[in-house]
Amino acid sequence: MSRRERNQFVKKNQVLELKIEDYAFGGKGIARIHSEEGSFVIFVPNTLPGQLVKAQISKSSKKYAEAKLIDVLEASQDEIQVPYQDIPGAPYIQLPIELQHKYKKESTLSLFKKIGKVENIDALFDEFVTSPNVFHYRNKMEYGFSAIGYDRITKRDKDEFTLGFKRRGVWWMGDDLNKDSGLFDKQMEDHLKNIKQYCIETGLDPWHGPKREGFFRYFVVRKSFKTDELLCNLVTTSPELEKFDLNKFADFLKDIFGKRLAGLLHTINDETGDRTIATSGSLNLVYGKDKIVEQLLGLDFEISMKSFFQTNPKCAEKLYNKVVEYVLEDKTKVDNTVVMDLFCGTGTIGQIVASKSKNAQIIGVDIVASAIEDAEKNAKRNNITGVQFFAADVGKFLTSHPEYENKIKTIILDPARAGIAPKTLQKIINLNADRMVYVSCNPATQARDTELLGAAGYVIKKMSLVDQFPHTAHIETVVLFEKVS
Ligand SMILES: C[S@@+](CC[C@H](N)C(=O)[O-])C[C@H]1O[C@@H](n2cnc3c(N)ncnc32)[C@H](O)[C@@H]1O
Repeated sequence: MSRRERNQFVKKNQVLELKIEDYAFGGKGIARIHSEEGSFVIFVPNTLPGQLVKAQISKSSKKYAEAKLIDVLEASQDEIQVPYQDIPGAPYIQLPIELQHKYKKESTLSLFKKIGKVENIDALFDEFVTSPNVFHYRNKMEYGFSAIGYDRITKRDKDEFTLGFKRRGVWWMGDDLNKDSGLFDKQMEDHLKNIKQYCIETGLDPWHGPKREGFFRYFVVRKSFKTDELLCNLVTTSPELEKFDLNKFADFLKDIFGKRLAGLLHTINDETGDRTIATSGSLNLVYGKDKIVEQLLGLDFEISMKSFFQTNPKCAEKLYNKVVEYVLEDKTKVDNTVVMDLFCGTGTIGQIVASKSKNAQIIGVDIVASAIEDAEKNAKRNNITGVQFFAADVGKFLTSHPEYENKIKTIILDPARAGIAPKTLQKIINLNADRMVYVSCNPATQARDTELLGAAGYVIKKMSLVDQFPHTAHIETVVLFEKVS
């Protein structure tokens, strides 16, 4: 780093005690070092206003620094006791939900002002949609096995068979989940320690990250809120598979969960990379069925282990209601027209719009072929006509279908976290639609796109926030853009 870029306050790797004063978008606590020349900002992810923390500087520039949380030395006065095990996936579970909503709203709107250059965003704000279930809202969890655990007394790693989550920021260290985390299914999580014990007694090893070896890798569970069933997937490597009796493991799970166990799948995953996806590899059905059915807004959706599905289905209903409310606000721009549902996943939004409009033709596009197959099956299952799905990259699809330019009045967009590639966004703008309903799970990329859309004449008419993931920093936005010039 050049001298000019340095600051006089902190150095990289320095460990210091910081009082968290504020909250920035994405779950970063803000600490400040005050001096006569003003205050210097240090962002500390996963911390709360009011906490005193020990943190290590990970990045330091002239204007601000970032630090990694080492320990919380003093709790914030806002924190409350909850009967759940603390996990990295729920860093704000001790903060009352109303305060979580306040921080999420303020930090997201400020992002639209700073990055999206929308000064009057407060006036355009429509609704903060809350999750119907504040706890136990998730329908999927991926638990990892690890041969390295964490000793809470010495605060160091130790050789140990663990089943739970990775420790925050340490890819090779596991931490047991010994009871309900408050996010997923209580019965499953209260029994995870028994599932771990069963696996220990087989004498087979859990995955050792640094050595890249071991038998047990992941235990993935999907839940249906409609049927209350659980679909499990045990992921292992192959070399010692003959020593593990999969049917006996299925019997063990049946004894615990009874009729709730819809099925057990087994995945062989011999990839040795650090970042393997829990469900990659070859999948076989051991017991029961390989799919569960979930219901959203009265429509049934069949979900397999690998397909994308909204993680908080009860809240997804409220999200979809908001999207459909914005789409149908002006029915003249939907009925008897072609509506595009870009980045459509399993086609849920398009199907709901089709079922609530007159003679609208819905075109859904998603890059994942299996999601499109599910979309087609689900449309059939729900007797929905007027929908057409394409497995393609949105940018390529629009290049090969110029006939839609100037023919579309409403576009629905729901891209993945990375947002929309600028070239693809330009092709979407070229369609020259009257309006776009843009759903985003990453308002930072959406705020960036807002500036580009603004340059093309699209202004925000209204925006809502949906708290799909309580106790995390995530927030979903639904924004209605209209073309003014
Ligand atoms: C947030 S999900 C959409 C969810 C969907 N609207 C639903 O409610 O089920 C984002 C989707 O974008 C898709 N995707 C990512 N990049 C893409 C691309 N370049 N072209 C088309 N689809 C893409 C992903 O496969 C994923 O299904």
